[in-house]
Amino acid sequence: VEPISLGLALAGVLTGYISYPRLYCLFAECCSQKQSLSRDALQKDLDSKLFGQHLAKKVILNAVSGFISNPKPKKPLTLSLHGWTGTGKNFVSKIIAENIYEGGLNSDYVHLFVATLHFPHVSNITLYKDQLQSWIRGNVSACARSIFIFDEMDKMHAGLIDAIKPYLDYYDNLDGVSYQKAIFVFLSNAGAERITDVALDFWRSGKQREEIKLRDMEHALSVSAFNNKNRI
Ligand SMILES: Nc1ncnc2c1ncn2[C@@H]1O[C@H](COP(=O)(O)OP(=O)(O)OP(=O)(O)O)[C@@H](O)[C@H]1O
Repeated sequence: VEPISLGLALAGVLTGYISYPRLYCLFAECCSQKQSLSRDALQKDLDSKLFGQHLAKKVILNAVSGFISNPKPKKPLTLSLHGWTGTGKNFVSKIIAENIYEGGLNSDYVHLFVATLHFPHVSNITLYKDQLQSWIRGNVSACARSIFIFDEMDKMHAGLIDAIKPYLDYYDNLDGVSYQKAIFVFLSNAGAERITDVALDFWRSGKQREEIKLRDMEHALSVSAFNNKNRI
């Protein structure tokens, strides 16, 4: 084979590879890689890995699979997971991330923030606010289906929480960027005492843990989260 023909053939293949996104995405991670998440796979993962969290399982399965299958969501998906330390909040975030992006938490499209690690100094709030907003804006511009996980929300400064709020609303776009396909997951210990109290009351009255309904938790949780000094 002549070198010139071989060169042209290789260039043709490369151009096709780069310009045909589905082919490219077979070999590299893509933002659009898993636009259609498998509800069955997520359910299987939750059932086989996450224990004792029947409420979280049900809500997360419906919310995440419903959201991903909606081609035009009106607002981003916002999940707020509450509970004591070691109850599986980070664990379940990892499961969600892995079901949307193969790289899970290591994906370029998944961003994890830990309040005490990334935003430790109250005196730098203005700087953090600007940095966080431009990080969210930049990443959602590059990939609409970006996932942002905020750990230790109960320790996050109220000013920073306010900086995230605009992105969670029903805006078609904010300064030319649409956030409607993004996913925000907030993890918090706020309300943990009340969750434990409700579970303990059920146990004392001889009921099964699985009998606890979301409405049994909702009121206790909203009051307790509102009373948290950062209002989350
Ligand atoms: N409900 C659960 N089912 C199965 N494994 C669990 C569960 N909860 C916790 N684990 C295990 O414990 C580990 C620690 O839990 P995880 O980090 O998710 O807790 P957390 O709720 O995020 O705690 P923190 O509030 O301290 O951040 C997980 O990586 C997982 O292996």
